[in-house]
Amino acid sequence: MTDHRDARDLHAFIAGLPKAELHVHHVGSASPRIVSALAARHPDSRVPTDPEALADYFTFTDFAHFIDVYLSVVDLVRTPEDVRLLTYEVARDMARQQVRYAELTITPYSSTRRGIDELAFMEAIEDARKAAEAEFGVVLRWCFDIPGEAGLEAAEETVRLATEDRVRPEGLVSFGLGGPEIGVPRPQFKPYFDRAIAAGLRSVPHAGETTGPETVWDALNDLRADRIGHGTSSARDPKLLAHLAEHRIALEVCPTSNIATRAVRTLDEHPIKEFVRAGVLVTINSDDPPMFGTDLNNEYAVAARLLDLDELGLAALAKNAVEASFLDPAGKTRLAEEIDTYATTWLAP
Ligand SMILES: O=C(O)c1cccc(C(=O)CC[C@H]2O[C@@H](n3cnc4c(=O)[nH]cnc43)[C@H](O)[C@@H]2O)c1
Ligand SMILES: [Zn+2]
Repeated sequence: MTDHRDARDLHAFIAGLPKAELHVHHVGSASPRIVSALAARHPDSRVPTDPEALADYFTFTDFAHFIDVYLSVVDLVRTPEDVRLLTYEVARDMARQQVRYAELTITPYSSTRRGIDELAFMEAIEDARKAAEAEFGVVLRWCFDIPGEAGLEAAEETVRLATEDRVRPEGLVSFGLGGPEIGVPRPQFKPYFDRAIAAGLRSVPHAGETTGPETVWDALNDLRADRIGHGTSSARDPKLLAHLAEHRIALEVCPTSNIATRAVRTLDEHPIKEFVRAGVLVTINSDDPPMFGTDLNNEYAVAARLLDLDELGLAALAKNAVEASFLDPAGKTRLAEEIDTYATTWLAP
């Protein structure tokens, strides 16, 4: 990229680029508009609604502080109607960014433990999923994640909700593990991932976000990860990078998130370049966009700068997400073709 005009063109290209997102959290996607709507329903909440105060509230000192704030937003989602509103409005925000397909990470344990009926919860997300596809053209799929710090009781509840025929929602495709990593060893969750995988779900734990490459190895060996959430510290282990590249195990990279939670000091120190150099399948994601003052389009712009990408490079990055997604083969072909057609048309003289 050589001058400001090029940068502007690239932003416009990104804005219209059809995209898939693989690492984005349900509650973490609540925009100030959604937070205000929820807070109006529950005025006793400690979450501010004024956008300026909210931006301050969403400034984190470290990962633990981020989780504390995250859980205060979880507390705003108290009824099945709140769940439906959140899910439907998140899809609307995705559609505005030309997101065609998203695997949304949901933590059902946090909602059922706070008293939302499990069947009503599933009905709310499914109802929103169908409406989002029909009205916004966004295909949503679910990843249910264990909040690791909440322990094995949370793991048991999450795997039950993900595998019991009576409860399991139609849009569920994968099983994850989130929350803090420090003091929460991955191997203890092996039996729960084994059950989820046996029920046909794919494995997508967070690993190597705030701990070292050994956590990523644990996620691969014990949790049989199909993709890795973040995987940032993989850059410190060349053998691990080679393994990820050889087995086409994608990293769900979320650059701005890593800065906001202070997992990485600055964007220029982000290891995304090392991942690409090692041949790892890199996907670009927004994680908890409003909380980190970002959105998926901005993450693509960040990636373009860090990787020095032009339009074709950005289209290739968007296609990485399609390849690493859990879409069916026909859906993957369709979306990859849509990306190619968009790029070709944009670049035509
Ligand atoms: O809900 C509870 O009762 C509860 C009790 C103890 C601990 C927890 C959690 O740790 C919830 C964590 C929550 O954070 C989500 N999340 C969002 N972004 C990220 C991320 O970048 N890295 C890890 N976790 C993240 C995660 O999905 C959990 O829902 C909850
Ligand atoms: Zn995450």
